[in-house]
Amino acid sequence: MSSPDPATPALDLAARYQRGDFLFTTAQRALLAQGTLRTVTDTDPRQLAAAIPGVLASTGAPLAVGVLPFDTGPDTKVPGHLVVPRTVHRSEGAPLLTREVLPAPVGVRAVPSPAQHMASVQAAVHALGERDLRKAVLARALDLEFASPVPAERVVRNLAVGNPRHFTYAAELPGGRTLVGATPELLLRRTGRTVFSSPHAGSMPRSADPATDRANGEALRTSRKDQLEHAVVIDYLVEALRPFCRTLEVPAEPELVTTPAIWHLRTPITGELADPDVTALDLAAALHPTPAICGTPTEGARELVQELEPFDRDYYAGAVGWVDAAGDGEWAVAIRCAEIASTSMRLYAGGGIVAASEPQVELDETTAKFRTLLAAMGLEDSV
Ligand SMILES: C=C(O[C@@H]1C=C(C(=O)O)C=C[C@H]1O)C(=O)O
Repeated sequence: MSSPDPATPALDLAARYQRGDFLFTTAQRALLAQGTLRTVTDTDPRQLAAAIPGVLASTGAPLAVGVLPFDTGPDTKVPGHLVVPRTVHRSEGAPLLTREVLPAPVGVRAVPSPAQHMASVQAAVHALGERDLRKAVLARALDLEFASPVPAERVVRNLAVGNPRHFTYAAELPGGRTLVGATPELLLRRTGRTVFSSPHAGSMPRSADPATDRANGEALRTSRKDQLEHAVVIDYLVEALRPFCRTLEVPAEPELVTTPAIWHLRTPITGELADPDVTALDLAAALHPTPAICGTPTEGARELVQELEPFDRDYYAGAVGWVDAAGDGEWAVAIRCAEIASTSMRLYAGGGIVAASEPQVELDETTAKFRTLLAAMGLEDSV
């Protein structure tokens, strides 16, 4: 059933990924899950988490994989979607793949238009003051249309090649769609009693020019606006983790980190679980949605996001990962991603809005965040 396969380099498992499988990989460590013994869905992530140990015990399967949607509020219609796979391959190793060429789109459409996104940022800044919110995360989408079905396998492999330090993922969604992405952000990892979270919040675009690139990083490190955007995420996570943890280690200052497309502020948080029966999925259900992808306070921010964004996020800005029979697991924040449906593909990118946010800067930040997917498509410079 489970084949621990330490000799297989992680990106070999990415090479074996076929649409319909679940993949969760960095260059060092990969999980490829194939086939379906059982599908478990629930719009309440806490109930979903509570159901999984029993399902794993009754099937004898080692783990479950899947996605939580962005909206896990009481009125949501989008379910958390977990699969107990037939076969699980895990591996450790080094990158082996090379980039592959993908077909060019026949149509590209921004939803909303860039001008409308900037107007929404302005409206969000106004609403924060009116409604006493500290932060709301606004996203926009890019719809790509192709002449033939999108080769999800090749998109995923290119994401894995281009983002070896991050989590490249692919998961089936209800309705035959596929979520693919490469995220730097780990909502949490549970290993025995140890819980680890690495929230990212505060962003600046990378630049091909080394001097501009360094200047962008320095500007991020010293930006009061980004420190605030980051602090609300850390405050939220500490408060959300504290009831579960005997100890919590939280560095006083965020660190500056990069993806190939973006500079970020990140704070690694480590805790020791008080109750070892709390699983990785229980914790994901309790922590999601953090202010990194929703805002704060959560309810008010979610309402504002739903008012201002002209689409449902579905699984964008949800969580993607796995939980095993011992309760260990990893759940990453499902950003830098796209939903593939046959010949079309919807890319998403968002950014935190606080009182000091400027529409053009926020638009540019989302443009830079699209680069993770666009680079994997070979479209970095043409869209
Ligand atoms: C919402 C996204 O990213 C999130 C928002 C960030 C920000 O506002 O600075 C940073 C990292 C992510 O938590 C996205 O990539 O779509």
